Amino acid sequence: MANRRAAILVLEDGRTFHGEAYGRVGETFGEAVFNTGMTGYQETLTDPSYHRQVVVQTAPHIGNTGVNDEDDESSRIWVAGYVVRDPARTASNWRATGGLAERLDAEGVVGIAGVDTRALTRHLRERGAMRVGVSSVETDPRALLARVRQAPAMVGADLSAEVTTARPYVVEADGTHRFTVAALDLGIKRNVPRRLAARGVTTHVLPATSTIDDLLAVGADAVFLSPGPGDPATADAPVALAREVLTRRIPLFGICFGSQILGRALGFGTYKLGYGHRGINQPVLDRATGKVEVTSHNHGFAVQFPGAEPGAVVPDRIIDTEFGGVEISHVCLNDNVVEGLRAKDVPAFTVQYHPEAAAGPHDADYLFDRFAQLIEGGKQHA
Ligand SMILES: NC(=O)CC[C@H](N)C(=O)O
Repeated sequence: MANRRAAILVLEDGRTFHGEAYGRVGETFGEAVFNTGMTGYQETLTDPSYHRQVVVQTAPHIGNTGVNDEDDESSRIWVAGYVVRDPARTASNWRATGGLAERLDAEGVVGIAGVDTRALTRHLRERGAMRVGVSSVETDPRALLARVRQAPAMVGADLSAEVTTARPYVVEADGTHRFTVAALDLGIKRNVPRRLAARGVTTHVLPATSTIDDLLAVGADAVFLSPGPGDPATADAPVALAREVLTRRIPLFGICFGSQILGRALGFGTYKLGYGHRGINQPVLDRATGKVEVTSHNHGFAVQFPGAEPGAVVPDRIIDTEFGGVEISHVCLNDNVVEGLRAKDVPAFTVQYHPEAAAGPHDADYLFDRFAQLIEGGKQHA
């Protein structure tokens, strides 16, 4: 629950909100982004892709189910700051092991409560994601604004080294082992190896600086490119690695940051969306089946397809690349953003959204089956 100490939130354009300190008392900076999920705040907070972002929750009640020992997507909270409207006064859930405010405080996360987060969201939607400062130690918004304007921007941010695992580790397959996957950890979420394990995949999670030889040394049947924070335009080493994987025709699957990396490896560009997609009810069309999936998203950048402006109608045709034909397999029905890529001539596909989604929805879980089928096919041809 919020404590009674005053706090302020100041956006880069000077818009100011007043509230109360929530979590740790202090001051923090980052990129202000909003998440529209009504559930899943623990997964959001512990998702490494939110590193350096101050997350605004549009849902007014946050913290109702407290925190538990099962839902973390990584070993810590990553958000740079947290903005809520009306935090729960007591946590109530059979799995809860503590309260959210206490956990935020324990992990040093500065937050603010009592903010009209829907008004703030509408502002960000009109003006775009921007830098923000939250402080419960500064009372002068102009002084805080000056510091906001000195904080680093998300464009150009290379953050993989800050979130990747220091050492390789293995997540064993459930039951019978079928395949081995080398996962490049650029900010992986725990639920990815878990979804793979359910398909008989043993995942070797490897540091972001791994080389093609490191991937091959674990006996990888396939490669996974993980989600992660930062600007994909900076991810030159993972892009070069993905190109090696494509050249060797090793089956490849990637999610979110991983999709942007495959896009760049194929010769496409990436660009920053106005305010991004963050929530758990985004409609995505799978063009192969014509089905619409309700999906979980967390991305501020997207792949730019050749010859079209961001937001323009996505081409149906197969696009020629250095690695053969590529189709845009998935599109977001809200704004036509590219949500998936599939190579026709090399065994590679990716999605920009999150099929591993915990707290759901699980419509896109089939993509892990597609990956298993792709690996199976690769083994038959080998
Ligand atoms: N979840 C992710 O992988 C995010 C990818 C990238 N940092 C973006 O914001 O678009």
